[in-house]
Amino acid sequence: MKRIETDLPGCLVFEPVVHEDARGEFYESFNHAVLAGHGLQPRFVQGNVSVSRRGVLRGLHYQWPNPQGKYLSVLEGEVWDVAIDIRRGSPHFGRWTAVLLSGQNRRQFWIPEGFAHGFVALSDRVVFNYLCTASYDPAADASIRWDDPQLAIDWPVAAPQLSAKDAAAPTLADIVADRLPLYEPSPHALPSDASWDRR
Ligand SMILES: Cc1cn([C@H]2C[C@H](O)[C@@H](COP(=O)(O)OP(=O)(O)O[C@H]3O[C@H](C)C(=O)[C@H](O)[C@H]3O)O2)c(=O)[nH]c1=O
Repeated sequence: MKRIETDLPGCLVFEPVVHEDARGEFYESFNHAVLAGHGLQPRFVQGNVSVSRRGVLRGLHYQWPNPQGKYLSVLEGEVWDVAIDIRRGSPHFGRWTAVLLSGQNRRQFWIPEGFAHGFVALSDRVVFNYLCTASYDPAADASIRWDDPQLAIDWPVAAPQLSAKDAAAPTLADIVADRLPLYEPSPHALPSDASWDRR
């Protein structure tokens, strides 16, 4: 598993080893021991799949309380995927990073608790697959405008298709502080001296 740093601390990309043979291919979509070797020990409690057409944008979403760490990948198609640090007190508050995830690059994207997340579909059909470290809590489900001028996210699609919820989302500046996640060390970060299988 190759680790790729992003320009937003805490958000990491992993590229699995792909085993190809005459039948096709095999790769691990998640491996606890491998992530532990990179200092992460996420405990996933829910898996989600969404299917989107080209131009659909889902986001920007987060949960607070009950924030969700997410481990994201694309099984079919391609997305431009964005994570934003919205944790009150974070030195990186309001900063975002973007990663191209596709069935072709098989990249897996870890976004810690307290970040907002969204993606836009760049192919005719996208099958988006992800694991979450907390269960869905409709009462804690929250959104931020995809085109928030303060965030100035450089989306590659000018007029995406949005859900009514996302079209009506507030800007970050309009969200009262106690509705934003608190900056706290990820519960899944291992002590730096943890000796784990470092495959
Ligand atoms: C998230 C979720 C939704 N639902 C139900 C609620 C609605 O009836 C329907 C669609 O929900 P929503 O429009 O919130 O789905 P997305 O726009 O794909 O939301 C997700 O998109 C962004 C990219 C995320 O990172 C979040 O995981 C999540 O917010 O599924 C569930 O039953 N369980 C769930 O965990």
